Amino acid sequence: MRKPIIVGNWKMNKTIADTKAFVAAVDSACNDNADWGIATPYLALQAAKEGAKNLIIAAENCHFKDSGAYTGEISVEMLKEIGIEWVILGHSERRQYFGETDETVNAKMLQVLHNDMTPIVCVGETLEEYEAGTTKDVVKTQTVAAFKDVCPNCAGRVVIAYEPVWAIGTGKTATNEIAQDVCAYIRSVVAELYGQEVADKVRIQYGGSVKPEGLKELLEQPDIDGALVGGASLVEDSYKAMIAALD
Ligand SMILES: O=C[C@H](O)COP(=O)(O)O
Repeated sequence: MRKPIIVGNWKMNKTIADTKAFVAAVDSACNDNADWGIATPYLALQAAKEGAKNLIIAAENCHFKDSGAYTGEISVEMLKEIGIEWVILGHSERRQYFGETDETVNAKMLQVLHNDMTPIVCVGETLEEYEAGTTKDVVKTQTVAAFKDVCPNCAGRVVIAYEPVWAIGTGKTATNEIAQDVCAYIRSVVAELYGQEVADKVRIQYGGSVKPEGLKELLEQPDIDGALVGGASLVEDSYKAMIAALD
């Protein structure tokens, strides 16, 4: 039985002060029916971590090298120093705007896993790819590339987020049937790589315009184990409504 995992991805939103206020308001409302988390900009991570007893606090990215001449980057050692153990990798916005590739996502996966941290690795097709009917080819390519050289022991603790790019921040959600179909397919790809036992351990989230009112039904889909939530995770009441939806 996989425990649901709901993570808010704040993207480039909220100051340190906003973060402290949000964590103070939301952390104690978390229940045991899911793992609840937020991914914040780097600057707010320490404040979030200090205020959180229940919320998982995740970074939105990291670098794949230990240290060195990489201006503007953050290493996993820096994240671990402030107690951060979760990192989102390969979000479509990083792929689209910052040159993230399947190869860099894989390098980051290996770096995060080798440092005993947990990656939430994002895969998903663009609108063009969706309309061309190539969704499954795209998510397979991205998933296989992300897991290259990942050992079976590590693979089981990876969280995968399926986020169709056309559903991110657009108000368009994939239907639960489409999301389930693609998430089941992603699990079958993991099973091809590592066997069914590992595939059954991997938690797969859906992301793309998730709202509190649709969350319960989304999680009733057999291969959807959580959600990566953008806009609806930014507002305290909306985040609490997601928690209440799983009460
Ligand atoms: O990482 C989260 C996703 O990009 C979804 O964002 P959204 O819920 O605002 O569509």
